[in-house]
Amino acid sequence: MRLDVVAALAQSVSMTTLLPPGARVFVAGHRGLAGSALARVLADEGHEVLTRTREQLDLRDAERTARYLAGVRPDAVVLAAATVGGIMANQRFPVPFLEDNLRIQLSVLAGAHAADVDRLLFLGSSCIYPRQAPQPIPEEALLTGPLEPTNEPYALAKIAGISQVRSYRRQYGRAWIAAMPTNLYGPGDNFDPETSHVLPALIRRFHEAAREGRPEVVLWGTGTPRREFLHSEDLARACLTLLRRYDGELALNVGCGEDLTIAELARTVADAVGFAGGIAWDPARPDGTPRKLLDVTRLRKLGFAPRVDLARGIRDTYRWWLAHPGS
Ligand SMILES: NC(=O)C1=CN([C@@H]2O[C@H](COP(=O)(O)OP(=O)(O)OC[C@H]3O[C@@H](n4cnc5c(N)ncnc54)[C@H](OP(=O)(O)O)[C@@H]3O)[C@@H](O)[C@H]2O)C=CC1
Ligand SMILES: C[C@H]1O[C@H](OP(=O)(O)OP(=O)(O)OC[C@H]2O[C@@H](n3cnc4c(=O)[nH]c(N)nc43)[C@H](O)[C@@H]2O)[C@@H](O)[C@@H](O)C1=O
Repeated sequence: MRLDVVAALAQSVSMTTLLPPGARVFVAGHRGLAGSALARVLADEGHEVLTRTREQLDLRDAERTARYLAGVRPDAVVLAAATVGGIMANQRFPVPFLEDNLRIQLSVLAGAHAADVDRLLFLGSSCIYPRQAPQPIPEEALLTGPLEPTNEPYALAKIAGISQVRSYRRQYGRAWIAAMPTNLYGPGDNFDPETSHVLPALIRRFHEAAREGRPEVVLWGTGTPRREFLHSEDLARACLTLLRRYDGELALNVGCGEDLTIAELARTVADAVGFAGGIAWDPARPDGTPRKLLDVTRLRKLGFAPRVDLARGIRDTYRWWLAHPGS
């Protein structure tokens, strides 16, 4: 048999083994930005998606979570539930960012193991790399230096989650994996001006300024930090690629491979929402990490390429927010 045919067959066998067609997948956090996109993509691919709202099941409750998982016995679990927020939310509420996330991870991972779930994807975050990591950041940079102080509690919780995934792999041979997404955005994001991430915050600030005819918008920090943004739909497709094709210890980076300054992002968002006024900066607000561009070589080798460019993604997110003004 030809070598390329053998390779293609080997790949399709491993895809089928890691996430069989029609596999039943519990998506924890299915109403969130990442979880809602993941639930859509998995359902479109013919998977049965199992969900619980926070009201039905508080994932910090280990006993109830274990009981739920033992009852439904999913083939796979995607953990996209977490206490999440932008730079100010992380600074103001370090306790839930640390404790909620530790508790959710403990409940879901221990519960999944007890229910004999052999495939699991845990979502880390690019902010858990050292503040001064080399750019673009390779996966090997994890735990090689001090963290960014604005999100250290959240980062430590996420690092614990990655270690937990690795530990279950080593001790029990579980095919569990972790991903390290860059800054995400898209329909379903949080647009609260104080707790959100920068992209939805800017959509809202510029939209309101344009509507009220204000000549200037004041943004946080200096505008010089660089960030990489990935649309939630691309994140979901990347996660599906990992679930089908990846089974290793390294938490793999998930990004688009390009970044820009916050000042450049601001101008792009202002144009998309029709704000033509000035932009000023408030250096009393934190800048956070100077740069966090992920090295996505490994993800690309698995066959993933993003589809949504930033300008289109911003327009799409803006349209969604206009249709959901309470978000
Ligand atoms: N947003 C980003 O820029 C990035 C996110 N990530 C990671 O991706 C994952 C998803 O983030 P994202 O989609 O942005 O977050 P969201 O805040 O949009 O969604 C989080 C989800 O988790 C659920 N949840 C939170 N706490 C509990 C709880 N105690 N019990 C049950 N459900 C709970 C929420 O439920 P409810 O809907 O009821 O509130 C919500 O559905 C997280 O692990 C995050 O760390 C990683 C990198 C960047
Ligand atoms: C995903 C990631 O998200 C967080 O890290 P971050 O990337 O620093 O987050 P951010 O999106 O909030 O800000 C990005 C940049 O943008 C600037 N900025 C300007 N004006 C606004 C503004 O109006 N709102 C916000 N939020 N930021 C603003 C802001 O000063 C900063 O320089 C972590 O908490 C971390 O835990 C994490 O996981």
